[in-house]
Amino acid sequence: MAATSISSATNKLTDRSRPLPLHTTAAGSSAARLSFANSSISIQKLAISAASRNPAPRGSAVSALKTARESEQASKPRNSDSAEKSPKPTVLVSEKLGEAGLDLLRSYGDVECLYDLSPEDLCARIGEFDALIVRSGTKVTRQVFEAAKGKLKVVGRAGVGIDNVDLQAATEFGCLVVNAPTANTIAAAEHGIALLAGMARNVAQADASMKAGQWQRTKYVGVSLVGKTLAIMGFGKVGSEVARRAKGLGMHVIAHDPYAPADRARALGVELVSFDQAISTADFVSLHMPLTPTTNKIFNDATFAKMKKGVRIINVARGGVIDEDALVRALDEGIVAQAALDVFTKEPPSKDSKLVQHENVTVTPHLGASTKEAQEGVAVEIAEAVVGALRGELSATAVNAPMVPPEVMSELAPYVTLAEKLGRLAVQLAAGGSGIQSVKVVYGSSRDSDSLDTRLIRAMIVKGIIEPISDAHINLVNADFIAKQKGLRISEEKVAVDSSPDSPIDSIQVQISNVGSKFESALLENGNISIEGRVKDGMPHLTRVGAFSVDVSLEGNLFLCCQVDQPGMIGTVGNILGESNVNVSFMSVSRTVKRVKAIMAIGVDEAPDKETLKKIGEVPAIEEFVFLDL
Ligand SMILES: NC(=O)C1=CN([C@@H]2O[C@H](COP(=O)(O)OP(=O)(O)OC[C@H]3O[C@@H](n4cnc5c(N)ncnc54)[C@H](O)[C@@H]3O)[C@@H](O)[C@H]2O)C=CC1
Ligand SMILES: O=C(O)C(=O)COP(=O)(O)O
Repeated sequence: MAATSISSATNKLTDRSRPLPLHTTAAGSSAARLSFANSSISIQKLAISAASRNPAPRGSAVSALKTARESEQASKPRNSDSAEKSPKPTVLVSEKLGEAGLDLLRSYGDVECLYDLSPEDLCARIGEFDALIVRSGTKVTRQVFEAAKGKLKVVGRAGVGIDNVDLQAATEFGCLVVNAPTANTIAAAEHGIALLAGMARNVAQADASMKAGQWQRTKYVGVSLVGKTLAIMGFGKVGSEVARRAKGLGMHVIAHDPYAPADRARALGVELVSFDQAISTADFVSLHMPLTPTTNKIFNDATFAKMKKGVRIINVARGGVIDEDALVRALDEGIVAQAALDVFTKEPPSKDSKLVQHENVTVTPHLGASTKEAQEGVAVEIAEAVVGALRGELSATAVNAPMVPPEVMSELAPYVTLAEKLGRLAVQLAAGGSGIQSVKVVYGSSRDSDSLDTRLIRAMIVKGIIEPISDAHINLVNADFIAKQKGLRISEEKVAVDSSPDSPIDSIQVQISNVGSKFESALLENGNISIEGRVKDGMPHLTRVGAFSVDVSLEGNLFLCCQVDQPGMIGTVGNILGESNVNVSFMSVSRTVKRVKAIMAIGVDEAPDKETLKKIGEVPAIEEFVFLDL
């Protein structure tokens, strides 16, 4: 199987479409790393919660992978001793959110609702909060993430569109972004239908005219919907619901969506067509695609020119998908007979906006999601997602992290620990740690590549390699980004082995190329540092160093010694450690040729002092040794 690289856009082994919020902060000092290494990791709680309960600035000693004990404590009532000691997570809600959602948030953290913050005020306050909840009115820019100084762990978008959140910046800062993608679908679809029908029958204009004392029955003759062709642009959740309702109104519905499955469209009696076919045959065009760099101003002079003269346009998606000046021109020229708009490039639009003031345009102030039902639903949906993320649970709605389904997650749990420890060991074996550019990970597995999801494992190897040599904070959100930023190329390879299909992975081998090693016995013939590990009885074990088989549980710290293979070596080293009160937890000896050279891997509970290390180094038969901090 070909090696794949995280520097490239796709990864054969690990390309999955949904996100998971493994969210951790880093240990910035060796002391912290030590305690981090000693903690046992609860996979269900791979988490931002430890960090959010004990917030600390970047570079400080915080391990955010929750221990099983911390997880237990988190679920205890708030008046328990442990909970009293930990500050509650802080949540800033910057736009109106339904009460049920606020209640849920308050049951978990300290919630502050500040609805009218200017961008400057948001930046000034954001450093106080672990989570930020927004709707479409708050721009969560790079400046916001910078101002948060690493404190902000999660941004919750109480709705669907995340075009107001700088996802790239969020990812770079290791901040998880979650949204509430389902609770306002029907509200948005109903608003689309309301605009469609209202526009066709001039409801808003006629209403305004009557209120101005007029009775203009001839002026407001409308057009019928039945039998007309409606083009749905973006056949996702809202688009499909609009289609379903429009079919009920007797319309002929077509749709354009490059990513929508044809069978979903067929099931609704909707034909999927090309962009040009959709816009050139439709009497009504309803927009339901997200605002992205691709869809930005996708409706412009050129596209309006291709439309049927007298077309009517509905937009409950995002204002930015339309070039608004071009729409005004198309309206003036009669290409577009009418438009009904809920969303605008700039919200609110300027009071003298030609588009808003146009007599053939009906407008609403971004009300698509604004029903009581949808707002309560969205509030609960986002509150659950944010609380879950702060607790370190899986989030099905993470937008900037790969989603690993819970069953995969629990299966990979022991390998997560192993992967990080292998990364930490490998980097400590490198002669020049910061010069590492190329890492190869070889997974021994009986599974085929498609059923082996390695993103989590890869992220942990990156964490293990990078954190000991930098002040970066690695989590699943930013692992690939930071690796790329640091010029670290990770290639992955799967080797088929004949092991139990019940275990996703038999072994993980981490190889580092072209750096030389502090412990030459860890080098393979090709000059790569190589270590391999396996999970045994749920515990991570180091099973190979270079060409030598070893078997040592990866707990505490580790000595690797290379010595002449002769009697008495175990006793000699064991005695030196014993004299210094260093407890040996594990020992394994391996050799390639009898009486020539052997490798001793010794697990120790305590870190030996310099004097002890010196004594070991002075044993004549010891050719080289290295002490590794797990
Ligand atoms: N006015 C309002 O209050 C509301 C507005 N919205 C907007 O509606 C949009 C759609 O919402 P959902 O249906 O829930 O999202 P969704 O993700 O279920 O659907 C979006 C669809 O657009 C498609 N798409 C992406 N690029 C496209 C392109 N270039 N051409 C055609 N289709 C493309 C996607 O494949 C997807 O099927 C959101 O992104 C949001 O901006 C959503 C809810 C309320
Ligand atoms: O969910 C969406 O994408 C919306 O546009 C709804 O926006 P809002 O939360 O009402 O500001």
